[in-house]
Amino acid sequence: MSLPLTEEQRKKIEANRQKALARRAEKLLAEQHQKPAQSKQGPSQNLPRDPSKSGSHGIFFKQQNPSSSSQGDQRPQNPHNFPPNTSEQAKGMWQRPEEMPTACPSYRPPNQVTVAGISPPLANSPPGVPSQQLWGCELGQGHPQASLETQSTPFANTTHEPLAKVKNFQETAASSSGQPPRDPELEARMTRPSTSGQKISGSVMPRTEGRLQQKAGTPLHRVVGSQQGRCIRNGERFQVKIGYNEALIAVFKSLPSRSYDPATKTWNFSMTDYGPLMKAAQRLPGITLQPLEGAEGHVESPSTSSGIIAKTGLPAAPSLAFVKGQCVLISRARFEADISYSEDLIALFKQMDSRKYDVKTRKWSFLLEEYSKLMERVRGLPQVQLDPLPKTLTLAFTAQLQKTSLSPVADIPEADLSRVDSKLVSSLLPFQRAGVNFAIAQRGRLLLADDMGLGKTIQAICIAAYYRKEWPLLVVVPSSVRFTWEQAFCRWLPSLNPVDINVVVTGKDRLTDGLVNIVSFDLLSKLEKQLKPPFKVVIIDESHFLKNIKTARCRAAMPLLKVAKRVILLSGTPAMSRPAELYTQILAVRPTFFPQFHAFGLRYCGAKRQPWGWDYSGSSNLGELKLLLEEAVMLRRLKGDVLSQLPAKQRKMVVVAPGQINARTRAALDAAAKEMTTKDKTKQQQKEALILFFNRTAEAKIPSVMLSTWTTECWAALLHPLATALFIYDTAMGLMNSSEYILDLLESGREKFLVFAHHKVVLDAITKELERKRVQHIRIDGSTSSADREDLCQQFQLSPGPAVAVLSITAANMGLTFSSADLVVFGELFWNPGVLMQAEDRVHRIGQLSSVSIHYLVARGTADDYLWPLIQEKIKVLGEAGLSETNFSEMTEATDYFSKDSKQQKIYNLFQKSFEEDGNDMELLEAAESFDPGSQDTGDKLDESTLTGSPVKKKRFEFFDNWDSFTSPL
Ligand SMILES: Nc1ncnc2c1ncn2[C@@H]1O[C@H](COP(=O)(O)OP(=O)(O)OP(=O)(O)O)[C@@H](O)[C@H]1O
Repeated sequence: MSLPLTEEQRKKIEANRQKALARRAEKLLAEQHQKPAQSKQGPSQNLPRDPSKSGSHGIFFKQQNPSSSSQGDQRPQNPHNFPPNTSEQAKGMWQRPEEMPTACPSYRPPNQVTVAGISPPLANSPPGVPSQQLWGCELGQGHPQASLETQSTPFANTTHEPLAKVKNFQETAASSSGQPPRDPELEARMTRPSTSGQKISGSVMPRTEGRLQQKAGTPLHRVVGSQQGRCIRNGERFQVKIGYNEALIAVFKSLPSRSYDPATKTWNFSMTDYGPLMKAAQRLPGITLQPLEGAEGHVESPSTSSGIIAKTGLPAAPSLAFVKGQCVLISRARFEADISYSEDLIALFKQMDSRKYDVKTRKWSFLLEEYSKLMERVRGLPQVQLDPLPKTLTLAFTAQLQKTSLSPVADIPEADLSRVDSKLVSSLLPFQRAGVNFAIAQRGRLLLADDMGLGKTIQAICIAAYYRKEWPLLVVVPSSVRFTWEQAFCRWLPSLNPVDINVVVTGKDRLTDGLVNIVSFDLLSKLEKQLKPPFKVVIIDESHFLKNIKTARCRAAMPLLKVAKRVILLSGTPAMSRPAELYTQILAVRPTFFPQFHAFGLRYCGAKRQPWGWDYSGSSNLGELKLLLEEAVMLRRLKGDVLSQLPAKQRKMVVVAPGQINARTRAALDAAAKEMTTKDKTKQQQKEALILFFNRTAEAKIPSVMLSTWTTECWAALLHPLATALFIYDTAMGLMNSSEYILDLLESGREKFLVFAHHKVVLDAITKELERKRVQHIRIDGSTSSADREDLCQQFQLSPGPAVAVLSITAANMGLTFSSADLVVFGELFWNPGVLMQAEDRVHRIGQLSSVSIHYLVARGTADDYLWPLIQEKIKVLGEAGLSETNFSEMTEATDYFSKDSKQQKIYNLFQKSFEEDGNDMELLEAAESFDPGSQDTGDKLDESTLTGSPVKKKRFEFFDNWDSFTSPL
């Protein structure tokens, strides 16, 4: 960010510059006296000048600018009121500013005469010598005496020197001054002779015998015209708005940072080219470029520098070239000057004790403790504009600036967690403990951006618990994980009475009823009014959901976060594509850092001004942004950083919202449960009821797992019998807009994962929704042939972008490798834990370099209530028998989430008994698989003819045959 110069600074700069010029003039004058012969041949012999106009170039700016009272007025100046020759000409000359084309290569105004009103002779400059070259001589390389000698030479009588001579002359003049030519590339271009004739600002003047013919009958002074334009700042670049001028285009093309925007028909440049461009433009006759706002003092204005040069005839010194750049932070301790070459500046840099020169980047860097000293001294260099570090950075790195911290890494003290439940504290992995320390060092305001699955929940609960005295606590989460959070609080904070946890389920609930209040993003925006008095401690899970400031969820959350004392943002993917996405999260954690987005956008989003406004979709200074975030906002560890601390598998039970189960489904589930517990039922009847219960569970879970906007058509495609269709349609409609887990995962940036389900209806629903959302996916179920299985598997493995593998629990739990994913989601539970573990091991196998995450979606009030503990118990037994390396219960959350009353116990026993009896497993499986609400199909039935080695038949053996795969380390 550049600070505008004060009037005092400008005066000082100008005084210094004058002094420097005077010194240089004296020196060169002395040199010239020693070489009188050379001076005789000065170019000014060919450049008649009116002595009274020695400063005319300087006045040019001053005079011309006021005449274009409006900055935007780009009408070519026609001070002599030439009648336009044609109507086209008239149009070209007098277009309204907005119609006026700017200096673009394709546009040439007809016969536009725009030679400067500075020095009439230039209109008839020697043949083959571009007028700008002459300006170069006049302003840069002329000899003072020669200049005076020739000033009264009448133009008509001017002896026209051949180009070579003029060129030689220039070289001599330049060498006589002992100065290298300025902008050599630029000057080379400017001295390139015209082949077809001398073009002056777009009008081709015919050559006659090597002489430039003056237009007959045109008095000299009447050929004078001018073009005015202006420089406009555009982020880190600037744009030049001016009508077409060939000479100017040549200048533009000589600048390294040039870029032409065909949409706006304008050229733009980086600020490093600002000085050279302005200087070159000053030398062009008839061109007036209004400088950038605030930069006037930094470019030699014609009224001053050129004026003096004209008087003295001295060339401009290269060290006086205007250079502009910025300071950029490159580490916690050092900053870099990102600026182009300046002799004086280098001399200054060399005075700094901590200076370092990077030969690769050709940049100088310094310790932050020398920052103030350097900046103060740079301010004394009139021709240098080195923009300071943003204020936010100097505040965030105060310790380094004041030399109180020299450590290359932040020194974070160990927090006293004695006030937090010991169960939680003792469970923290070392990197999680470090995360909590960081949060407390940041006074409870941070963005915890650890990779997915690293345990952000446990860390957030610990941080919030540290500030328990400031509760009630608000936890804002995607709706699919509201109950998972509830369970996590119960698990990690035994001191918290579960009744004090309030999960907000509907818009009618109160947001402040609990000590811990858990609400979804969407409900938060509906309950905004209840946020007074504000919460002091707030956790936001998946905080990148707030990335768009225009969304209702963001508008609801931001005011809340600004006033909260502690703000704990959690996201594994805080920004998915561009730094602009980080802005709201930074604002939430540190409201004072970048109160205005524009400042952030200019520095870090490569902001560019477009015809329609500012474009912030780019990126810039990312290294610095990372340093700032790490210092004061964000903590991020990747799985690879902490792999040694992680278990090979991390299981998570995700409690999907019971509120999403529609009344009809609820009634069907209850009826099935009642059947199972009704006395005098035969075993067969009980089993049928159990299967029905399991099947109804599948229906009930569909929306929580996947569906958001399940359309009538989708359902119609799935369902045949009207009654069932009506039943499920109602269910779906009742659940519309509900948040669902798999879509949330995709929105959170999960790239590749597996989703297992059992029922065809669930698999269908998942694939349909993925199709609708155009997410790449494969599906393997009982109907997939062996050959296709392998192909599909390869397709998934090699897919570079996001992809979901939708897999049948029973048909795809073995023989397939999906090691390019590290997450498995079970949309449905299955009673045989061996099958589940085999399914898990599709990702957890050789080739897997990461710790894998397994998410089990469990719906309360369904068969899951019984299946989940059953699975846990079975695994426990396997573990005790040494058949499983993992203690399932310990690795998953909330194992005791349902209270077993007598009825529940009875159902549980029935499940246990049914699935334990030999042969029952197969019977139940087949019965369950044949279930498809309303469909005549056989569901996800295994077709043994298409599946070699049917998993159904082999599963038990496979499970035990394969147990090495999960007992031995990968
Ligand atoms: N210290 C720990 N002790 C026991 N289990 C842990 C620990 N840390 C994390 N876990 C478990 O690891 C799993 C992943 O944790 P969590 O859901 O908090 O990860 P996350 O970083 O929030 O991932 P995501 O970004 O996917 O939400 C959970 O089951 C959690 O209980």
